[in-house]
Amino acid sequence: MIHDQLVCQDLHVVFADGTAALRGVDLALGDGIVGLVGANGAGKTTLLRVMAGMLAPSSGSVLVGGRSAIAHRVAVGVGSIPDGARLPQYLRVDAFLDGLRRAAGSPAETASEGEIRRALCISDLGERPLAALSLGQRRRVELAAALIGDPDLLLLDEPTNGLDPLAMTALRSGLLAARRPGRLIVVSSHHLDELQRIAEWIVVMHEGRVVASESASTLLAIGSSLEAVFLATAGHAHA
Ligand SMILES: Nc1ncnc2c1ncn2[C@@H]1O[C@H](COP(=O)(O)OP(=O)(O)OP(=O)(O)O)[C@@H](O)[C@H]1O
Repeated sequence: MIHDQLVCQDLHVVFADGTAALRGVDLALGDGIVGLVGANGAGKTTLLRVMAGMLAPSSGSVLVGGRSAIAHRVAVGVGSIPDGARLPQYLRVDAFLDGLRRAAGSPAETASEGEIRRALCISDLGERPLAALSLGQRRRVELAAALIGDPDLLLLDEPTNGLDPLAMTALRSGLLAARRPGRLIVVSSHHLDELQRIAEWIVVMHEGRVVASESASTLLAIGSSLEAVFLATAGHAHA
């Protein structure tokens, strides 16, 4: 991993009520799949929102491919779309994805989008209205949607929450199919076994700070599982 795709420098976020959600995050990530883990309230969602340019930090900076995150076109995927509330519920899946493609200036489905759609097992859903999708179906359609336009950065906030094992397997296949040189996929999750299967790099947060940022193989050489590493680094406060 070459550490220059996404760089966070001394990020602080203090909310209006005084909550310090990020307390000096320094992080440099390259391409590949990065797992973002940490206890409830550690700051994962806040960090993803800042990385996406959705939330301005109180201080510090985020550079994506050397440019400010605010200016960069980023795909904010899956869990970042709150309960699908902003999706046009009456649209059928194919019409929704076609519309996004047209908006991105590439009306035809690319070979890689087709491969990802097949990996996600959503090919049969094209005629269904978005409102009729189950949670697991919706998450997979949202991932396909987030990848339209071929973004170099994909940020996924707890995409596997609430998914059954079949939907989780399909989502995993989609993420693995989406991996390509030059693309960074950051996935926050409490499903540590699942992350262990796909992530080559792990970032552990604790109380608004990054307490570990290592290759999965390095971390797993220290602990027997990602859960053991998590408990040793981020979990001690709860022991
Ligand atoms: N809009 C807000 N106003 C005030 N405090 C906030 C706001 N959003 C988040 N926080 C606080 O910031 C801290 C970090 O929250 P965040 O949602 O980033 O954590 P998280 O690691 O994603 O947690 P979880 O695993 O539970 O989703 C928490 O203390 C949370 O209560």
